[in-house]
Amino acid sequence: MWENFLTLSEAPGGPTCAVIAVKCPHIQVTIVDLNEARINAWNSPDFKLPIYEPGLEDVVREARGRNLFFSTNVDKAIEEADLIFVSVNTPTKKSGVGAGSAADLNYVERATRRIATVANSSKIVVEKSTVPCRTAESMRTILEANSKPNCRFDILSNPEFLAEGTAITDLYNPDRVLIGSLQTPEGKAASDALVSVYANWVPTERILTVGLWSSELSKLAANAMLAQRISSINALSAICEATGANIDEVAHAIGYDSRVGPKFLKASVGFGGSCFQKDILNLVYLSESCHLPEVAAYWRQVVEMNEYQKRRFSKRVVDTLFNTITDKRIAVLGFAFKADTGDTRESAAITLIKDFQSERALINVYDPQVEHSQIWADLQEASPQVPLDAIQKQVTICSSALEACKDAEAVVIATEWKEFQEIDWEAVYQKMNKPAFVFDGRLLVDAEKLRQIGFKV
Ligand SMILES: NC(=O)c1ccc[n+]([C@@H]2O[C@H](COP(=O)([O-])OP(=O)(O)OC[C@H]3O[C@@H](n4cnc5c(N)ncnc54)[C@H](O)[C@@H]3O)[C@@H](O)[C@H]2O)c1
Ligand SMILES: O=c1ccn([C@@H]2O[C@H](COP(=O)(O)OP(=O)(O)O[C@H]3O[C@H](CO)[C@@H](O)[C@H](O)[C@H]3O)[C@@H](O)[C@H]2O)c(=O)[nH]1
Repeated sequence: MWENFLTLSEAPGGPTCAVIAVKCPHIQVTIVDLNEARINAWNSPDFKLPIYEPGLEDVVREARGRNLFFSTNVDKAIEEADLIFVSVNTPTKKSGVGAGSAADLNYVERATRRIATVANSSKIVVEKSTVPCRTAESMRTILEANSKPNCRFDILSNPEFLAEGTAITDLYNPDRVLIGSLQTPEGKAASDALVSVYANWVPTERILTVGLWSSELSKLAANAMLAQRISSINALSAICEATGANIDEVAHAIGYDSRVGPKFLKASVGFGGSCFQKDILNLVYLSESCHLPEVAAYWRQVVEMNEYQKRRFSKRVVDTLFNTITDKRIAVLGFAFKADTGDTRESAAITLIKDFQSERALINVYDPQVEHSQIWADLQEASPQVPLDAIQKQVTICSSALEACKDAEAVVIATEWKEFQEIDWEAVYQKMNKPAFVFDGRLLVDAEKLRQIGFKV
């Protein structure tokens, strides 16, 4: 059995492989990244880790220095490893063929070439990154064309299904682990070997083994189906607002059907995060490449509905505040794309604040986890033509929800942080201009209770 694992990069490689280290003390796990600052953070004596994830610190505290190591020495780790997880980023391409929808596989290819160049012994290479269908074939071609004699590579697909904010509980107790391999004796043997690692803590009936292409496509499909539920419920929320029906009641009624189920039916200001939009667009591009324009249009609509929902929300704020928010102060509570993470990628808050900026409003923003520098970087990226000092004249970052609400005309809840449920709303009401409005983009607070205080919700 192997002794050495290596994971190239961070999320999801970091949390996943840290959990493997905890659950498999007989395996040495090394997490490498080209980014020195991130590796230094993983190694920091006070456990100031590069990502905020509940429970992650305990996992790292248990295994770091025992059988879990973090390093920037990629080549040494490749040489020593028996199995390598490639967990590098696969963002949407910004230019060239497929710009705006295809996945940028440059990082995967570079990592693969490095493995081929450096490896002096046979290895199992595992695609952990989310990739288009048949990427494993390209990886094999690159590895075989560049490897040394006597080195053989078996390639597996093992997509990650953890969600940010619940990564550690998801990893400890996954709905399923999916492993794809070539259906050859060698491919199946490599798959069995990875199964035996997860079997240290995952019940074997939850470890699914399938063909490589099914595994790759299942990851894109799972995210597309999850995001589709959110866009469906958000589309229904527009009908609710037009008719007086209540979207929470509708979702509750639909979700009671055991064929539908209650999860992932929370209407919101729109889904964010680094995965949903990217992976659906990836599926759209794949459909177009397969000459399936109707299929591509179907999935694209999930993303378009999400954009519509964000625009609809901003417009509702402006319309309700008597058709103008110029020089009015808006408190935006939450900047992360969801609760329990400091991640802001594709966060709905960025779009809302940009919309409010273009209406010349003054914006106070508060988030309990997101670094101030990250907020400025995101707002600058969203409005590259506006100088940062002009953005900073319109936007103020506050250190508490109460401070953000002072002298505001409206509160916008953009992230479902639990602490926003527990705010002293009486005190908020006293500090705000009247009439005081609340726009709950996450259906988080008790609207009736707020109305009794005097808010217009
Ligand atoms: N973030 C999640 O919760 C999550 C969940 C499931 C799947 N995924 C998938 O995992 C992949 C990575 O996730 P992410 O976007 O969160 O990543 P990320 O951008 O946070 O991290 C990627 C890291 O890879 C490093 N890297 C790039 N090339 C490298 C190389 N050749 N050698 C070593 N390190 C290298 C970068 O320095 C960076 O730190 C993506 O395909 C994503 O779709 C992510
Ligand atoms: O009913 C819901 C559920 C979620 N959201 C929003 O949807 C986004 C994504 O949430 P979630 O899926 O919980 O977080 P991610 O970390 O993006 O996880 C998704 O993307 C990962 C990366 O591919 C996958 O591994 C996970 O299985 C998949 O859930 C967030 O903005 C949520 O606020 C809603 O608006 N309504």
